[in-house]
Amino acid sequence: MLPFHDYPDRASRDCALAVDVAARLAEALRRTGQARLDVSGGRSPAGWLRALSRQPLDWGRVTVGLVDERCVPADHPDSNAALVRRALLQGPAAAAGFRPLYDGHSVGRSLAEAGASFIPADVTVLGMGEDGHTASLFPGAAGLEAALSGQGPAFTVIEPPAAAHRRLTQTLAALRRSGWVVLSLDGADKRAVWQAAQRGCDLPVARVLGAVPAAEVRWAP
Ligand SMILES: O=C(O)[C@H](O)[C@@H](O)[C@H](O)[C@H](O)COP(=O)(O)O
Repeated sequence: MLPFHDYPDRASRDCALAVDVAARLAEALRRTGQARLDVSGGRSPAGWLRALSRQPLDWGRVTVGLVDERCVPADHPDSNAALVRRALLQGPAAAAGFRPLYDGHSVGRSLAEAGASFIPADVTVLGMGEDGHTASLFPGAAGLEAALSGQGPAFTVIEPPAAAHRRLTQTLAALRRSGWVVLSLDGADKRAVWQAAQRGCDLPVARVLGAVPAAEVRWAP
């Protein structure tokens, strides 16, 4: 069973997550002089990303990447890159390097560039949908088994069966190379999905979290 941390509310979870992510990044900076953070998108991360942007770090030596991206223009409301720019890359954190996934024009070129420039993260923060997807590894998607094999390319293209937008996403081959993976979950429904995954329900979130060397879950109501 993975470590599961309950918080009384989202604000305290977001604050604790930001402090702990910053500490891990600072340790990577001490160890190697560089630090890499890969984050997920969606509706939930804005709070912890804003809390992280306020953390004291040598942001100029931190590179922020995306776990996945919707293939939409950078100014689209569903763009994960837009979320990161709006919520994280503000104030001192604006000095961080940022590597968007989608160039806004060509999925093929974006996929090739992402794969060629992939660097394993020191810290990866994942979310989960109520269908048990994480990153953009959606149940029932074409190519999912290959993306969850743990072998092959670091990124792939996924057409979600029941969610908007074609996606570029890290595969398990990339996610399993992260130094520390945190799954951040909100609400009773997602907690129940996670518990089902822990009881053996074959969901992408279970396949991923079960294969990464160091992972934990942070939950808030
Ligand atoms: O691009 C994305 O959508 C995310 O990377 C995805 O994996 C997200 O973490 C879950 O879908 C949860 O999203 P919410 O936070 O919106 O519930």
